[in-house]
Amino acid sequence: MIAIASDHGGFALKQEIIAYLKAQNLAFKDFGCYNEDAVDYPDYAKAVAHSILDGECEKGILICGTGIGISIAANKIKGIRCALCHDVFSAEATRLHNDANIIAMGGRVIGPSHAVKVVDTFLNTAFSNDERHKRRITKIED
Ligand SMILES: O=C(CO)[C@H](O)[C@H](O)COP(=O)(O)O
Repeated sequence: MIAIASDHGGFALKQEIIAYLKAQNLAFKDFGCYNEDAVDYPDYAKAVAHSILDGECEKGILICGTGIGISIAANKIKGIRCALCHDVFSAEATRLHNDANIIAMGGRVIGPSHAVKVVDTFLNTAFSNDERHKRRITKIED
């Protein structure tokens, strides 16, 4: 199960990503928001982070206007490695190197067709399981 959420600044892009998830027959849970009324992005970061920590979802997608605030908020929660990515290289690298469990993007930064490619790469790249990367992730956790 993939967790997805946005604030109002990311709502339109979230709808595009949801259309991609449906087209791929990927199971997802939308934690809101559900329209473009102004909301506070930390609330959505928290909901998606806890769905992962609780085991309900395996990976998450968070979208605000820039992707910055919502990634900062998610990374405050122990066990979350949220990567702000607006390019395919970073999305692949953060899975291989950081085992990121959430990707963040900015709906005011990236267009939908490119965003879908970034998300697709994030979802379809496995962690390398390399010892050097595991050692560094352990240091993050510590
Ligand atoms: O990008 C964001 C956080 O990093 C938010 O989406 C942005 O700050 C919302 O701004 P506003 O309330 O002016 O629409």
